[in-house]
Amino acid sequence: MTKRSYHPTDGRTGNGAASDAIRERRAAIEDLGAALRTLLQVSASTEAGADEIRLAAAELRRVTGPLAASVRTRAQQPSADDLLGGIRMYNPVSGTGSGLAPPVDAEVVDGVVVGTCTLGLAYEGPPTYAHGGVSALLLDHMLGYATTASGHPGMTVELTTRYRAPVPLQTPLRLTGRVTEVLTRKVIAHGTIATAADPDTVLVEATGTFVAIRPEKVRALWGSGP
Ligand SMILES: CCCCCCCCCC(=O)SCCNC(=O)CCNC(=O)[C@H](O)C(C)(C)COP(=O)(O)OP(=O)(O)OC[C@H]1O[C@@H](n2cnc3c(N)ncnc32)[C@H](O)[C@@H]1OP(=O)(O)O
Repeated sequence: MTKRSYHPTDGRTGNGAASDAIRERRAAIEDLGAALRTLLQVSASTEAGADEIRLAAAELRRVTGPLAASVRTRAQQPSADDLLGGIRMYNPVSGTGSGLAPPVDAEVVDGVVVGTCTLGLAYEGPPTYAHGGVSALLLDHMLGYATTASGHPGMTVELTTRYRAPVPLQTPLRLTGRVTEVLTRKVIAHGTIATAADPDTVLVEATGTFVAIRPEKVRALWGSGP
C-alpha cells in the first residue's frame, strides 16, 4: 500500500526550514485552536446557569483584547502560514489553529484522500446529527484536496451532495475524496462520508467539478499574491 502523508492545509507538515520562532508560534496557534474547539463544543452543550454563562462571556471578551491588538487584514496571509509548503493554520476544515475546524486529518492512500474527524455538538443540524451544510463543507474540502494532490488544483464550480442517511455527532467519521476524471481545465472528483465503524455504508456523497484558474484570473482575484 502506498501511503503518502500530505496535509495541504494544516500545521503539522510543511517547510522544514521554518525558523524556531515560526515553529514556536505555530505551536502556540495550535494550542489556542485546541482551546477554542473545546470552548465551542462546551458552549454548545453546557447546561450551566445564566450567571456562569455571562461570567464566561465577560472573561472571553477580556482575553480577546490582547489578540485583537494585532490582526491582519483580508489582503494579508497569516504570517504563520506557508502556502507553497502546504501550511494553512486557520483552514476551517483542517486547520489546527482554527476553532471552527473539527479538524479533519487527511492523507493520500493509493491515490485516494482518506480523512478522519469527529463532529461535536456545535455542528448539530437535525437533533443529534450533523448539519447538512457541514457535510457539504467537509466534502468540498476532501474533493479539493484530491484535485490538488492529483496535480490538478482548481476552484469548485459545482458541488452536488446526496444525503443518504444522517451523520451522527460525537462519532468517529471516515471521509474520502478521489479524482474520477480530468478534462482540459475541469477536474471531476467524488467523495464520501461514513462512520469509521462502518466505512462501507455511505451516509453522504458528493460529486464536484473543479476548474483550473487561468493566470489572468489569478491576477484579477489576488493581484500578485496570495
Ligand atoms: C491547497 C488547498 C486544498 C484544499 C482544498 C480546499 C478546496 C476548497 C475549494 C473551494 O471551496 S473553492 C471556493 C468556492 N469556489 C469559488 O469561489 C469559485 C467561483 N467561480 C469562479 O471564480 C470562476 O468560475 C472560476 C475562476 C473558477 C472559473 O472562471 P473562468 O472565467 O476561468 O472559467 P471559464 O468561464 O473560462 O470556464 C472554464 C470551464 O469551466 C466550466 N465552468 C465554469 N463554471 C462552471 C460551473 N458553475 N459549472 C460547470 N462548469 C463550469 C466552463 O463551462 C468551462 O468549461 P469548458 O472548458 O469545458 O468550456
